[in-house]
Amino acid sequence: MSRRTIGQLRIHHALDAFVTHEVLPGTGVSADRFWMGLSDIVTHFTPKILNALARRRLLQQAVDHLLTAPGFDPGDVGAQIDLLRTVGYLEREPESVSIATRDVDAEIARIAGPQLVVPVTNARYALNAANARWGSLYDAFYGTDAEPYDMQGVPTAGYDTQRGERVIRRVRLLLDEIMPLTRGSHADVARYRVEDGRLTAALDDGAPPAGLRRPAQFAGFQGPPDAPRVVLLRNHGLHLELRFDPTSPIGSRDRAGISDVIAESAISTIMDCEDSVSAVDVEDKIQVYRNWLGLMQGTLTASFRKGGRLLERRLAPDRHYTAPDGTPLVLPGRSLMLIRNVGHHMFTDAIVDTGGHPVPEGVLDAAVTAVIALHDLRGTSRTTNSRTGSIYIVKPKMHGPEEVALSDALFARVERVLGLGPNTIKMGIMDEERRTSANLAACIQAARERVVFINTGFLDRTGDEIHYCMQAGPVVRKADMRAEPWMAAYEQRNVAIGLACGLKDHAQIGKGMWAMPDRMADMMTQKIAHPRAGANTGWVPSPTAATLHALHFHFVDVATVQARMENVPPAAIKGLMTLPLADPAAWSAAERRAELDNNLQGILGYVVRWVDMGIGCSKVPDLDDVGLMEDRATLRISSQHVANWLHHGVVSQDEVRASMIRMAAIVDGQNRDEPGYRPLADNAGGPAFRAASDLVFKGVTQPNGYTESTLHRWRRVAKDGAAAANRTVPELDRAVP
Ligand SMILES: CC(=O)SCCNC(=O)CCNC(=O)[C@H](O)C(C)(C)COP(=O)(O)OP(=O)(O)OC[C@H]1O[C@@H](n2cnc3c(N)ncnc32)[C@H](O)[C@@H]1OP(=O)(O)O
Ligand SMILES: O=CC(=O)O
Ligand SMILES: [Mg+2]
Repeated sequence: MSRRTIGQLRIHHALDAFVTHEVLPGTGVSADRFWMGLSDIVTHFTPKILNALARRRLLQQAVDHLLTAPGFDPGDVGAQIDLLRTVGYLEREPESVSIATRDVDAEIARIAGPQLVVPVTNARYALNAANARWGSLYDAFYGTDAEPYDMQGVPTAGYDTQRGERVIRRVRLLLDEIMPLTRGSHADVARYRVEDGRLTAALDDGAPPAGLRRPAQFAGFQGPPDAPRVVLLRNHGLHLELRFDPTSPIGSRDRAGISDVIAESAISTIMDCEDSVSAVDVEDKIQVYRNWLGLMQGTLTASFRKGGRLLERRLAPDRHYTAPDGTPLVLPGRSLMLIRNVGHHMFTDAIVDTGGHPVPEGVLDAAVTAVIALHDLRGTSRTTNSRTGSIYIVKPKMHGPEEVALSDALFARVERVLGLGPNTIKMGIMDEERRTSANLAACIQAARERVVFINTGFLDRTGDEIHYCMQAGPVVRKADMRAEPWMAAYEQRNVAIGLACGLKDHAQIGKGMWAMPDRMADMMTQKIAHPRAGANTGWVPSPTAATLHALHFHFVDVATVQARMENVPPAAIKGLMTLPLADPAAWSAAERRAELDNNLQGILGYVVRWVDMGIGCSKVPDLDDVGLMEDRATLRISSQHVANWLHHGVVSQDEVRASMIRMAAIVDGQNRDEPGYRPLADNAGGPAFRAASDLVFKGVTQPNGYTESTLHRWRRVAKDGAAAANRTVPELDRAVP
């Protein structure tokens, strides 16, 4: 593999060519400056990152030691807390923290609404996500179980008029709840018009037209005032469009001529380079960066066939209206984009140092994703992302304040190399490792001038919880984890600490992913808990979920909830530290088998697509045929769970093997129609099956229960052939001191 040496770096020629010829032109940063700067940064940060990883291991060793000490009582949370303070796992809480992040876009600071996440490697999905700022409420209800299906189930071909009418009525009644009229219902309006800067709604009753009960909810319109094409409404900072088209199939049947109701939906979107992608080598990394480049230059397109038609997708333009006072009004057509980099524990051989060691991948991500975002900041892009001149990087899997400080220092160095002002690069802190939630205020303090969100990534957090208490005993069943005391304390503390640190009106307090993309009715009833708990954003897996979740932010005024909660103290650390252990005698043999089957089916279903096909996020049907969003974080939970039960003899190695064989057959059946799929049952010695085996049989010794090194190793075997099996994977190449 040919490499160019620049400073202390030996850069793969493909990456060199991509950055030098595709990324840098137009940024004002020369190739020399970029690569020499990166060389300095890598040299400076590599030992620090290795030290941080070593510290993680030492702390886990201290924890393991405590949990296996004779006479250790898992219920004695006090003893645990004392030990954790002694070894520095629990740090002293700062007196008071007040964030000072500046130049934050309204989508983060002020507008409460859904946050969509998407694997950036998939251009078609990434464009869809960016454009998911606006979504059809009619489609969202019609196409999902949010509107209950009748006896026939999911509508197939053609338009089901009765279902359509139910959806239209439902949406109009929703409008009555959030944007009520002075009298009557939006379902009965015959004509909307704009008169003297006010919206009027004529009902077919001969009486003078109604208006909006809160006239300020009228935000603008398109078309002539007496026959608008679009009426724009606003509630809690979120917009809704009534679209009129009496010539369309829906509009022609509608008394008021409304053809659709469009909701402002994914206010922000995380373009993900991390847990939802499979990016194991230089080729994959370039694909990640190239799509981000296309998004930041406004040039990304994707062509694909759908419904027998060839479609081309590109970024949506901004939306233009006339405000009630007659002045022009422009609203963003796209979601505000953030980019999630990889964590500190990843290394990549896209660049090696002079000793031939892969460099920290998070350092490369920070430098490349930030320099790419310069196309947005310099105004040379066809579209605008940040209107305040900021770059938003989400940093996952940081363990405690030292690691947040490390990222803060890294971003500062990148800013200097790129000639950016201090704190141009903002930081989203994933609150998804135990040491971060236990020291959250100190973590926020460590990035107080750049933090733009704290988000409860409960999936990774659950994986870390299981790994933390691996030696203490068997953990509760996976589905019972949500009801454990640590989880309640974690969620409550995240909001309370966030508010105490001044995130209100400046940054996001976010809630985690809805991981059942097809269960929208359940999401509608459950995820409203997020804004009610004081979160101003919550993660969704798809544009449709964003459109539906947006309704929750219409129903709940998060600003009021947060104001009410501002003095609510965080739950005691004791709750957070309560281990999720169970007495295995309580489980029948059938329950143990069901738990094992469930975990292994999820693992195999996800891993086979990751390793054999390079797909980093999949909808994997569970044993009840409910499609679950699986990514590396859900894999971390399932694999750690099996490893924990194996370690404590709740299940035996033979039982695990037998379950894997049974589940492989089920997964093969589920993927029967997938082009290029290699059945696991015929290929138990193949890389996918072996990856799944390593994840569970070697899970106890995986640092923090992470799955990356196993997945990367076997994906490279699948890509490059058997020779790669004996090659160490980049991440493991580094000797941790
Ligand atoms: C713990 C964590 O870290 S969570 C964060 C990581 N997870 C994620 O990012 C989840 C993102 N979501 C996804 O990747 C997908 O929704 C999956 C894999 C769960 C399901 O994908 P599929 O099985 O293809 O979904 P499905 O067939 O129902 O829908 C596909 C359509 O929805 C769109 N879609 C689905 N998910 C997304 C998304 N996240 N963003 C944008 N569009 C999406 C696709 O573009 C496609 O529409 P199109 O045909 O017009 O292009
Ligand atoms: O990244 C999100 C999580 O839940 O983990
Ligand atoms: Mg995560």
